[in-house]
Amino acid sequence: MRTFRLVTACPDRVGIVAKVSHFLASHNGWISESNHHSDDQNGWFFMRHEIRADTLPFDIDAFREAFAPIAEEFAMEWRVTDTAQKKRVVLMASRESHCLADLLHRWHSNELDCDIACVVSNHDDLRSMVEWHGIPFYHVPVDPQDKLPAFAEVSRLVDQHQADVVVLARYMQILPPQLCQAYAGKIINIHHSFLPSFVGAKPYHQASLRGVKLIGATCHYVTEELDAGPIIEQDVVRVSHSDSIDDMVRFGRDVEKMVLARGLRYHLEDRVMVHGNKTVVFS
Ligand SMILES: Nc1nc2c(c(=O)[nH]1)N[C@@H](CN(C=O)c1ccc(C(=O)N[C@@H](CCC(=O)O)C(=O)O)cc1)CN2
Repeated sequence: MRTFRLVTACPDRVGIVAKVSHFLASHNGWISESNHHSDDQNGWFFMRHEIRADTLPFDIDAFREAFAPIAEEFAMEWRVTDTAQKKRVVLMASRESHCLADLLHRWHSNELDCDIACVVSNHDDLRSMVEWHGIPFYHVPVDPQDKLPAFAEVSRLVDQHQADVVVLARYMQILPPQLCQAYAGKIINIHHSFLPSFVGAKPYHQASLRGVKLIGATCHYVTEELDAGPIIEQDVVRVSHSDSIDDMVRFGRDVEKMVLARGLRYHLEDRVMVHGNKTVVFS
């Protein structure tokens, strides 16, 4: 069913729900899903509505024009999307294949409602798997002594393919500040630890040294500060003293795939609202 998704965030006050509901009802809008959250810590109110597009008398541009006065009245941060317009995704990977393979399979089996525009990698190892899916693969090696040319190429490819979202599927290079700023809120990463524990490289080695009884994965938006962006989704799996680092890596792969797929789905379905360095996720 084609729907418009209206996502809003604004300083909390009485009358927000009434005003938006009246706006939708006055245009015969059939609400198929509605979520609200009043955050008493920061005094903001978050809403997400899905409205059946076939019940509204206008297209998405006219919807935006009609809703704009309400958004201004309540000083809303807002967006409207149309499920008929699939989001364009650029995937990035290095040598680890499990997260990339998982996302490609979920897309191939129509579980993920998006268009995968291309895959970019700093290694050539995964080319055949990607091209088997009929998806363009770009090998963009990164020179540790001079990374900027590589990331200029990455930025060119992201723009050329008109990406709505970039997914780091175990892409093991730190993105430069320029890239993080240019695509703020549009780059998703899977970190292989239960953040904020074990930031950076080799988190399973860090976890083993610490003797943890849980390991996990975190899907988060990428910011200039490493593995510190707003968290979208997390999960954990139990480990014990008898598990080696290789065991942890094996257990971790399963939870990484699950968490990244869930996090990307939430983003694709406009279920994530970022406020400060936190998110509201209407899952
Ligand atoms: N600007 C950001 N870039 C990246 C983030 C982020 O949050 N902000 N997340 C990482 C993912 N990551 C862990 O999940 C990670 C990847 C790579 C490294 C790292 O130290 N890489 C070295 C190179 C290692 C190599 O060549 O094998 C480096 O970039 O110098 C740490 C954490 C993705 N990028």
